[in-house]
Amino acid sequence: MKKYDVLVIGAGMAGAAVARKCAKKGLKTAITDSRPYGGTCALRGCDPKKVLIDGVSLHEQVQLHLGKGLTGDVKVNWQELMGFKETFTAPVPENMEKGFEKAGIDTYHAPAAFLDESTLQLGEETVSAEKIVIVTGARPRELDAPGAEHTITSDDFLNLEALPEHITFLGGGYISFEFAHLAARTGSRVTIIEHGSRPLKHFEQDMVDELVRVSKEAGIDIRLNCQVQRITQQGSGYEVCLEGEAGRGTLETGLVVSAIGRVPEVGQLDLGKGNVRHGRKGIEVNEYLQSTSNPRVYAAGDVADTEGLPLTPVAVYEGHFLSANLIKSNTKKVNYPEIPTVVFTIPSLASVGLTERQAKEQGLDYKVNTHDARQWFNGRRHRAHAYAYKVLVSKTDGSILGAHLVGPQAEETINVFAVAMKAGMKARDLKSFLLSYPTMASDVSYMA
Ligand SMILES: Cc1cc2nc3c(=O)[nH]c(=O)nc-3n(C[C@H](O)[C@H](O)[C@H](O)COP(=O)(O)OP(=O)(O)OC[C@H]3O[C@@H](n4cnc5c(N)ncnc54)[C@H](O)[C@@H]3O)c2cc1C
Ligand SMILES: NC(=O)c1ccc[n+]([C@@H]2O[C@H](COP(=O)([O-])OP(=O)(O)OC[C@H]3O[C@@H](n4cnc5c(N)ncnc54)[C@H](O)[C@@H]3O)[C@@H](O)[C@H]2O)c1
Repeated sequence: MKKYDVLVIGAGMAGAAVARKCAKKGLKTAITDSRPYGGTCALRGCDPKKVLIDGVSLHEQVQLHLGKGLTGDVKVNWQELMGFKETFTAPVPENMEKGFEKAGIDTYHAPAAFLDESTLQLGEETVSAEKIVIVTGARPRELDAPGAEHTITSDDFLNLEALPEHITFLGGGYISFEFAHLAARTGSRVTIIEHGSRPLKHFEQDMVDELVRVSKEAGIDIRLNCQVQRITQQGSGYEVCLEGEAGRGTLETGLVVSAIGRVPEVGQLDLGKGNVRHGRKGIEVNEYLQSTSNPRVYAAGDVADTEGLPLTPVAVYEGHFLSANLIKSNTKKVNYPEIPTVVFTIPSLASVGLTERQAKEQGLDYKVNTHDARQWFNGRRHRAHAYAYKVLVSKTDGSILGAHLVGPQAEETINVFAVAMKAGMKARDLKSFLLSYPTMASDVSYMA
């Protein structure tokens, strides 16, 4: 039986960060994954999604500038766009594996399952390790309704060879909004079904209202307070039975994509045998990202029950803390700066820090700077259908409590706020930056 100092389970963003760091420190390290190396972000999430969104976004920009200096007929070719996307995803597994081998990391391609607190089955092989790192990510939550087997997941959507005439997305969260914008701009009719009263409920709702308005203008039908009763196959498509505020109804659709959230991926691990405690939100860890029940085990990223949002930069960030604690036995308590997050719609919705609701709940004394900026120079030159912001500033000490944007390149501008907040700057400091002009970021000084 092979023995390692560290066995990393999951070759995604968090796993790669941990394995490389441990090997660099001279620890005998192995990594395993049940799927091709690369994880969700590089193969089935952020990266392929962004390549597709960038393509249709450019198309949208051209459409908005027709008669304003641009002319001609530009179309989105889904097959070609998917081919371009593949040029990013296809090389990832091999490149990653080569990188691990170069770093002296042993590589396995098998699901890991605990046999006892320090021994694991990796397919045909049994290995033991001093420290075991669980970074197995998350998987789509399963729909609990008859006909759920007819739905596809975000993984499947990102591999579609063609888009049908009508697509239904279940869930009014990140994935549905991003994919709905992609599909609507590619020519499909789109419906989003959300069972709650608000979509994207963790975002600043005034900004979400703006996004909902432009989504509807793009032809996206958004149904709130709406429950899926049943899905049945009808020829080459599906019939979705719904119950909503207007009573019962049916929807004929070519495809149903279920994006109703993601749950920690612990299914194959046999955590009981490893004495690894876990709950609904994932593996229970202490402030050092160490299992609360088996001290050999550490966890990070989407599978770990931490304060960090299930996002790529957070998985990598936690991976660095985890490695430090594993190498120097629990010296770095994980703490999080404000975490920026973006919904990559067209235009994007971006947020960092507290929403107004959270500021109120915390009893903070704050002022709100908010404006519809479509008529600003940057809004006009982008021919923006939405460009708005809401910034919360503490009345007590002038600090920036939260910043929320919707509009062109909001995904870039939000990083200026994130850096300023991490650096502890006051709102007035943003006004004293010298920022290159004319850029979207230069508007920050008017927002603070
Ligand atoms: C469609 C989509 C779009 C997204 N877009 C963004 C975005 O734009 N920005 C952003 O910040 N985040 C985005 N995310 C979230 C982001 O992808 C995740 O937060 C991130 O990938 C988590 O990294 P991780 O290392 O924890 O897990 P993962 O990257 O999921 O890696 C886990 C790995 O563990 C493997 N594994 C699971 N179980 C086992 C087992 N028993 N044995 C062996 N291997 C196992 C899996 O195969 C996988 O490769 C998106 C997610 C999705 C689904
Ligand atoms: N741009 C990004 O950073 C990005 C993009 C995609 C995914 N992600 C990550 O992946 C996670 C999962 O994304 P997601 O979009 O699947 O989840 P989500 O948590 O963003 O949204 C899920 C939505 O589905 C609704 N819902 C739940 N059950 C339902 C049901 N039965 N019928 C109808 N609606 C239902 C919820 O109320 C919620 O609004 C995100 O939380 C995020 O962490 C991030």
